[in-house]
Amino acid sequence: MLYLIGLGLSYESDITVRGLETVKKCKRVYLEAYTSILMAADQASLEKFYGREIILADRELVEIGSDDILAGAEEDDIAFLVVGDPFGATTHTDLVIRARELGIKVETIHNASVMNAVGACGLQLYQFGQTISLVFFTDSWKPDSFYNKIMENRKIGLHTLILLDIKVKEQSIENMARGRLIYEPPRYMDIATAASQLIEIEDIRKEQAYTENTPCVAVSRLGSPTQAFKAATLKELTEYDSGEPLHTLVMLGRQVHDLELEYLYQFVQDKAKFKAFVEQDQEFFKPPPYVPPVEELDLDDD
Ligand SMILES: C[S@@+](CC[C@H](N)C(=O)[O-])C[C@H]1O[C@@H](n2cnc3c(N)ncnc32)[C@H](O)[C@@H]1O
Repeated sequence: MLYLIGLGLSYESDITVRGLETVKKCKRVYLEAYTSILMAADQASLEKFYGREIILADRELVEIGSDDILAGAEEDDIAFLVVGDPFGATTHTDLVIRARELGIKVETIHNASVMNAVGACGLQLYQFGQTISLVFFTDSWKPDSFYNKIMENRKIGLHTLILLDIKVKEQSIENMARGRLIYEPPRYMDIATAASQLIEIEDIRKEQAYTENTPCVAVSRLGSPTQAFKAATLKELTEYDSGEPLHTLVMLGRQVHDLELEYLYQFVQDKAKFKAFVEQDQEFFKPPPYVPPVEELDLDDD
């Protein structure tokens, strides 16, 4: 059996009781180590807590070497641990499909994900549209397909959850060209970089999917002892020091409920100024006033 086990967001003890019992009985335990990190734990503390050795699974192993992970799983129990929820954002469906092809049973043990815990910023999950991912730009590569999705969300008034790039085990172009297996230190996108990149793309596209005054909420280290929120405009966030990773950003949609706004005030510097920015932003994509259909006149005399 292959067990996909969610670890939750921060501490080694965030694993569920059923998840822990399962890890303890598995023959091999893999930890997916390239799409997220447990902020208050590391490999050594997890191994101590589980009483089991952990094999780190990088992108290469999961995407190309999945048969190694699944070896023997017809008879033995194998655990594949994922920070957050195994189906939150990164879905690992390839691994599940491959397991099914090999006749291996799969069971998932869920946990909290950034996709639901982000509700802690006060914005209602029901009011979120499509989630997007923002990757690190280079001088020659600035992918902007996220822009259309933000536009679609904002046209119908919905908030956008923006997940930020993580680069682990990346090679520099020079090392890659020379075939040297030397990896760059891990990089985690911070809030200021994300805000600057979003403004850069708006400056290029100029379709006003959002502006530099659009209100956003920066969410840092959610679920960890140093969790932090900051509500401000995109432009203000280009100057924000968000500290240690992980970070995510939420761009507000037009449909900001009074209770959502009230909740956000605890994360702003100046309530009145923030409210004014929200009201100004609500003018974008404002639907025209409703006009009821005109009743057809009955021109028949009898
Ligand atoms: C690809 S998603 C993986 C989501 C994970 N499987 C889950 O269910 O939470 C990783 C991205 O989500 C965001 N993220 C994940 N956990 C976070 C946290 N605790 N605090 C802030 N952002 C987080 C970051 O932008 C990070 O780069």
